[in-house]
Amino acid sequence: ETEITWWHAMGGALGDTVNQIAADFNASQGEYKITPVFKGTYEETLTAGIAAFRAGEQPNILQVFDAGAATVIGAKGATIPVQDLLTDNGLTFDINDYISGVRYFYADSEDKMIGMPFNSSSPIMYYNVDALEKAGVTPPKTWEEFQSVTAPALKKAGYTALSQSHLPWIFTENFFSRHNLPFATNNNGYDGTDTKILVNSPEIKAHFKAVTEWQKDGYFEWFGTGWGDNQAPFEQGKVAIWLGSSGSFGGLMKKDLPFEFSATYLPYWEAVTKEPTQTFIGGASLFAMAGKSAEENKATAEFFRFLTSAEVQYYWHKSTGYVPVTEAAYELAKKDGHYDRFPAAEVGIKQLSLPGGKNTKGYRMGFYVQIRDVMNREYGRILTGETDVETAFKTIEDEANKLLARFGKTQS
Ligand SMILES: O=P(O)(O)OC[C@H](O)CO
Repeated sequence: ETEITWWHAMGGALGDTVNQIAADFNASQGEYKITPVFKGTYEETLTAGIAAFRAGEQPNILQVFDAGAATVIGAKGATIPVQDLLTDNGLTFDINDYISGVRYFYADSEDKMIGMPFNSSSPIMYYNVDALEKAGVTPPKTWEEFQSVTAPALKKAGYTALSQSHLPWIFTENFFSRHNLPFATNNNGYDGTDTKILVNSPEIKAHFKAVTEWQKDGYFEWFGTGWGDNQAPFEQGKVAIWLGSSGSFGGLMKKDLPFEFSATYLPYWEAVTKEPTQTFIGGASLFAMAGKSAEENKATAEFFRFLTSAEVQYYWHKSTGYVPVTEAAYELAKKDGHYDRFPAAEVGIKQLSLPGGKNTKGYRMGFYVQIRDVMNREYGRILTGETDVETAFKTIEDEANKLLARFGKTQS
C-alpha cells in the first residue's frame, strides 16, 4: 500500500467532508491510502507548505487558495503540473471537461492546467427572506437599488442591511470581474511578470466611498477582517444581507437558522456597466508537490481521478456549496434535482457561468497574499476613519507594485 498526505485548510463541517472523501477513496481500493491533515487557514496552509518544501518534507498534495496561485505556480520546481501528472500516469485529461469559469484560473500562460481545481467558489449575496419580506423589498440587483431602496427599507424594519466577509476578495477582485474592468496590466498578469496592479481606479474608489456613506447611514456594518465576525450577525438575524462564499451554503444549511435564507448574484453598479459579467472563481485548488517517488505520484494521480469523478464532485458540491468543477458533475446535480430542492445552491455556478469579458478569466499576481494583507490593513483604516479612500488606494497601489516588482525578479 502506498501512502500519501494531503494538507488542507478546510475546517469545521468542510473538514468533515474532506475526511469522508479521503475515507471513501481509501475504502474504494486497496493500493493507496491518503491521509488528510488540516493545517489551519489558507494562509497558514500555504506558508506551512512552502516551509516544508524547503526542508524537503512537503506533503504529496497541498491545497492552495486563489490568492496564492501565482506564487505557487511561479515557484519553479515546487509542483508537478496536474495535467502532466495525470497523463504520465496513464489517465486522461481534457481541460474542456471543466466548467469554463474554473478552466484557466490555475493554468499557466499556455493554458496548461497546473493546479487541480477542487473547492471552487464564488462570492454570492445571501439574504434573510423574512427580513426582506418584512421590509417589503426584493433582493437588490444593483448597488444603486441597494442604496436608494433596499437599505433604507431594511433599516426602517430594524435591520442593518449589509455585511460582507472578505474585502479584498468580494469588494476588490470580484468588483473588477463583475464589472469587467482590468485589474492588472499584462492581461491581468497572465502575459508577463512586469505586471502593475490597476487597483487605484475611479470605479472602485467610488464604490468604497459609497460603502463609507452606507456605514454612516447605518446601512453597512464592518465587524473586522475575520470571516466569521461578519457572518455571525447575519446568522443572528441582525444583518439582513451578507456577502459570503458559495462554499458557506452547506454550513448555513446545517445550522438550521431561525429564518429562511436564500441567495442570488452579487449586485453591480449600473453607473459602471449595463452588462455585468461573471465573477472570478474563489476557493482553492490542489497542487501535486514535486520531489516524490513515482509510486506516490501515481497514488496522487489516482486520488485526483477519484476526486474529480462526477459522483464525488457532486457529493462535495451538495455537502458544502462549493461549485461542481466539471460539466459532468453539474449535469448530475441537475439531473438529481438538487437545484429544484435548493435553488440557492445553483447561484455560485450560475454566476461563474454568466457572460465573461476580457478581464474575467482570472488574475495572476505574484506575492498576492501579501498584497491582500496591504488591502486588509488599508481597508480597515478606511472603515475606522483613520484614512480616506484616495490615500488608501494610492498606498495599496504603491505597496502592491513594489511586491509585484520583487516577485518579477524571482521569475527572471
Ligand atoms: O471561502 P472560500 O473557500 O470560498 O474562499 C474565498 C476566497 O477565494 C479565498 O481567497
